[in-house]
Amino acid sequence: MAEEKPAVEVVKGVNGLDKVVLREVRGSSAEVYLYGGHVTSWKNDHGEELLFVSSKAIFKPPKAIRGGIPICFPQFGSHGTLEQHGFARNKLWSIDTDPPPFPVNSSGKAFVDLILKPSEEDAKLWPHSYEFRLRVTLGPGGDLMLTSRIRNTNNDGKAFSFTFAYHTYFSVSDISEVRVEGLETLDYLDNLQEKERFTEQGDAITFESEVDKIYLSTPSKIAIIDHEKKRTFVLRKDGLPDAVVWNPWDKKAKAMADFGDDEYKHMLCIEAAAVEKPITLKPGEEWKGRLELSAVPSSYCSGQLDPQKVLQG
Ligand SMILES: O=P(O)(O)OC[C@H]1O[C@H](O)[C@H](O)[C@@H](O)[C@@H]1O
Repeated sequence: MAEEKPAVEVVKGVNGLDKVVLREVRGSSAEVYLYGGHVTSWKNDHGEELLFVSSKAIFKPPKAIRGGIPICFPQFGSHGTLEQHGFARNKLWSIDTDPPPFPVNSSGKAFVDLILKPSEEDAKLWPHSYEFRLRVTLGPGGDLMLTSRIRNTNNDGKAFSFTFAYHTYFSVSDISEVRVEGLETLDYLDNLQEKERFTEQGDAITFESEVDKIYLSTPSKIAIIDHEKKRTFVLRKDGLPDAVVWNPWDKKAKAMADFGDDEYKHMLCIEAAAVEKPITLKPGEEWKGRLELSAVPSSYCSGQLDPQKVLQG
């Protein structure tokens, strides 16, 4: 029998949109829609879905898919003059068949390279020439890695600036049973209080109402501990100093057409981001932003786990 290898396949997804399916030999998988360069599924080797996608998500341009990992570029949120979260999440990306070499060797792993370049229409809104390359890789142990490389290809000598986020929606058993470690004592901007700056207290973060905060200059490692599922997500990031934490809670959930009324209980967005200090690139310069996600079983009972072990281990 032929040796089993990681597989990469392009198939039709919801509404006939193209999606790339990555499969690893031990059974983990991931799916990436070309629409938005958007990861919509990440499953462990037991076939359990680790990302949240709304049952009401609209897989139809120009609406971004509600859930998974939308890419916010060249603007995060309303921090600028462009549409909310920029335009990358509602553009059709292409498969990049000949990407420039990566310093990291992806051989033996399932991965796909996507590329986004501006259309004439985009250039009217954001008058810059760029190449945005996204590599999505599934590691043999089921880890999911996203690497973005954004290059300024302006030939008018102009620099450009942007803000960015991997707007990751994690699937959780029950939001009130979840805690986030790694953001204690940090400064944050509160989107619910006109982006005013506050300092977080010393305890791990738990959830009992709407939250929409941008934690500034965070450590590169953040853990989401799902008490009920006995699962810990570990998020590692590079080139992305900030981390956005969002849960719409009941009222905002009801106000969103593409989100179920009770779905806020089963999701949490922790978004590796560069928001406070925009990235500036001169012509010919390239920026890189990396996100690595892993999901590990945790036999966590309140007070048993040393948070430092999760964050440093
Ligand atoms: O509804 P969307 O445009 O996808 O945005 C969803 C959310 O994204 C981020 O987390 C922002 O901080 C929130 O303010 C926003 O509500």
